Amino acid sequence: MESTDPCHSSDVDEAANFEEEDAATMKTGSVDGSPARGDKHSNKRKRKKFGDLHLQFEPLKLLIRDILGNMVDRVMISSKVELTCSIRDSSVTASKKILEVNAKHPIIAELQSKAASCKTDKVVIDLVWLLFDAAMLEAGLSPEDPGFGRRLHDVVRRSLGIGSESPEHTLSGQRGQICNPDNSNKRNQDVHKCSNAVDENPDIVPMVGMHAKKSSGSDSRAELNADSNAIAECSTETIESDRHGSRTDVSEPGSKNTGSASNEEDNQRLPIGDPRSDRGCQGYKGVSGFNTELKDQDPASTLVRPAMRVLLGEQAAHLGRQLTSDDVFIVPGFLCKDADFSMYDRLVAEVNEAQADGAKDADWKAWKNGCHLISKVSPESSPTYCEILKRIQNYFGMVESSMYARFNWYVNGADWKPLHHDTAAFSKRRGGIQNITVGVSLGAERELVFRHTKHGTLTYFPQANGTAFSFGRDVNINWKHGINALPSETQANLGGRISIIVWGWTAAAAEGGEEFGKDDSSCAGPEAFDKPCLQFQRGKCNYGDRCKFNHISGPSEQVEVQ
Ligand SMILES: O=C(O)CCC(=O)C(=O)O
Ligand SMILES: [Fe+2]
Repeated sequence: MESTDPCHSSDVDEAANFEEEDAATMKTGSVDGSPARGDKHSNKRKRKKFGDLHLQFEPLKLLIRDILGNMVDRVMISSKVELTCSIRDSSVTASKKILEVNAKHPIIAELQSKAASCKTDKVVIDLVWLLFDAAMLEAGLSPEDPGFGRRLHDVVRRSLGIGSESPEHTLSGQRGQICNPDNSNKRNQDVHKCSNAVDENPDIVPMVGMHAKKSSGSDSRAELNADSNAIAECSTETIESDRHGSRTDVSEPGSKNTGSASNEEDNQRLPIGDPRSDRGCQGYKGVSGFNTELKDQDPASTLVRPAMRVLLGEQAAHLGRQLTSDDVFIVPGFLCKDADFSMYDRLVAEVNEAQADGAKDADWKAWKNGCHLISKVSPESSPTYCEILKRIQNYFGMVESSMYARFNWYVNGADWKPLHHDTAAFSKRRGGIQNITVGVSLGAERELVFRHTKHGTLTYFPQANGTAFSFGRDVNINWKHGINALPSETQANLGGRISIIVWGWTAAAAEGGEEFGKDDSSCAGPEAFDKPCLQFQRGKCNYGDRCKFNHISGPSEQVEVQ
């Protein structure tokens, strides 16, 4: 198994390390004619010396690996590091962490002697973590260990001769605690021989490599081989047997939580002493961990409003809840069942009729460069249009006088709507009177697409016949939206779609209270669109009052917005 485990390939690294060092010195040679440092004999001596060092530090290397788990990809014994240990430069950019340990440093030498005698020593575990975190800091990275502060305090307390702050069992017993009374094996004896060893508690199920696994048999090897974190609690002898033994053949058949080297997830173990496995060792029974690495442990990572929150609404007279400005709210079947196209047909017929009757502004106009058509037909010209607006007003609790509607027609699958912000995003005047965009779809199903303005994430919401959607002010500012274009083979199969879009004001989307953790710097605010109108500055803006840019004089740059 050794050859398949990337953690076990450190020998190659040390050889490579030696060779690197060697090659560099060989090239240099000596100006005074003395033999180059890289000659055959000195190479041999170096190799021998390095081999000895390697053997001597093998137990420490194994211990470090077992304590840090998958926080590091490799541990290397090195003579090149200045401090105790460091994260290899190239390994940071390659996103593989190689920890180089300075074999010549007195702290490492002391740690090495402790590693050989006892591995359950909390001091040793804390020191390994602290040295690793110090190396991370040196490399310009943040400490990975969530217990960093606590460990530092404990070390300071110890050095000042002040007792530990927290009960010993919750500090050092989180991982690999060997306390199963059924296991009257050597491991328990070893643990109790150690100073600072964890207390034995028969009620606590040992957390073995994130598995709360209670061994039923007397075969300690089976449990040992199931996870090497448990092995780190044991003698060097047992570690060796794990290193060279097969790990796959000892998992309990059918058990999800037993370790297996063939299971890739098994490598995602929590390291020894990791406070995230507290629960099992606090005495909770039946607590088992998941084989996933938790990196975002900081509550601040979710104590913010999201870029978008998605909610599903129900058919009712009113939406019956408050919405936030980052919500996209979808109501399937808002107007009709998705297989019932009678409303679509009615609407098309009524608008055609209004056009035939010469109703004002009822004719179709191309939107932008003809992506699709719009009609400025007055809702009064079409009873179905009026009915739809009334339903929207009631359901979303919109203030009637604030409502402004658009009638879009996607004649077939070739039509689409380019990504854009609705005007309220960049018009202070509109933004002040519109806090929601609502849309309803009739006809062929198309997708409402959102693309985040900063990170470009695309999110699609299929709009089946009869569906309604709404989104809040921040969604409009932080995302562009549209109806995505389709590949030609899909276009051919699609018929027409009508969407009626309404902008306006609703108390259901009124802000207040819970705007916690809003990171305004991460997204563009309305001020990002607070640009002067170049047309206005040149003397004439056809949009007049409806212009999305500011009518102020003075030269400035105008951003391209849709
Ligand atoms: O057709 C749709 O559903 C979206 C239309 C839209 O975004 C708009 O008219 O501003
Ligand atoms: Fe829009």
